[in-house]
Amino acid sequence: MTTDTITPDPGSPEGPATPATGTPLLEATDVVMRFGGLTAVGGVDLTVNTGEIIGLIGPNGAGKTTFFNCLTGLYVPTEGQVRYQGKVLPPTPYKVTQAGMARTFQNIRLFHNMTVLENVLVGRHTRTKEGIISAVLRGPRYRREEAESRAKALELLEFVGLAGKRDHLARNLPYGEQRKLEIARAMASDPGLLLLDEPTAGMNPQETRATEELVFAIRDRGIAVLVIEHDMRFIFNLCDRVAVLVQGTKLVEGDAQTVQSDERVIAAYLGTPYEPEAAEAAAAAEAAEPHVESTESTDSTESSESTEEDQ
Ligand SMILES: Nc1ncnc2c1ncn2[C@@H]1O[C@H](COP(=O)(O)OP(=O)(O)OP(=O)(O)O)[C@@H](O)[C@H]1O
Repeated sequence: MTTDTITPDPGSPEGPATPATGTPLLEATDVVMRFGGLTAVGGVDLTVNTGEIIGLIGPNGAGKTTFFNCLTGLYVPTEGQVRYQGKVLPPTPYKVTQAGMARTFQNIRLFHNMTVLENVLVGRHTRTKEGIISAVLRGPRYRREEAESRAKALELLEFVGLAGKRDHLARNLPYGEQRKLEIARAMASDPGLLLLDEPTAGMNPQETRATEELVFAIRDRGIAVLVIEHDMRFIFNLCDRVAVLVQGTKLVEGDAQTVQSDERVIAAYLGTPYEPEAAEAAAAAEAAEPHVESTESTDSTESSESTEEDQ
């Protein structure tokens, strides 16, 4: 996988056109989200430019997922505005995905009784144009579109390393592969910006390293990435900029060096200064331990099947 060059993808003919590298893609302005008397997000600004990988970190309950939900139409912000490629986003997950932003969830949401390939095909539905009548009649245009979607889905499974498991039921995949499948499904909508909510949660060190490489490879395909993570090594290795949320407000935003050494970030979140050498040594020691494939399954109390609204 190439990790040092940014090569904007020419884009799918059906997908939204991605502008030149370095231009604003997502612009969130003064986003506020209140739940009754609780202000979960208290006026957050964030810009993601094309070609960037941006990290969003902060303590538990800081408002990171709530902010993601405001960006992706799951919540209608109490105040503020979210623009994508200069246009105000409609507060509907389906329309946000159609506009070019796709996401994964902290608690994996797959169609567990569908195959791996079928899960990715579901992710194509914002890009298919054929209506219900055409689908019932299975006319030539429908069949052409279906073949294109299948080719795209297979290419994405190859990209995330799941091509060999395309006919497996999603529920039978180990946990780390379910996370990869969620990423492939999100990418099936041809996004210009991918939002990842804790993509390495529950992964072992080898899976985490592989996910790091995968995120670089996604960026190299011309897709910008906004990622929430608690694994600081992952964040500081990957991100061009990192924003730190604490109690619903943005404490600091900057490059890895700036954020790591900020006294306020150390006090409110990191606890001790982040030391790359120590993190590398700890990761190397962990990696040297026998590899145990994570098979943790999805929390059964969570809705295990996504709905169209969630896409
Ligand atoms: N639907 C909701 N109704 C009421 N309160 C909510 C709702 N969603 C989130 N909250 C509250 O908003 C605050 C921010 O939660 P959020 O899940 O966004 O934090 P987070 O930074 O993503 O945390 P974590 O790192 O643990 O995932 C918390 O106090 C949470 O209890």
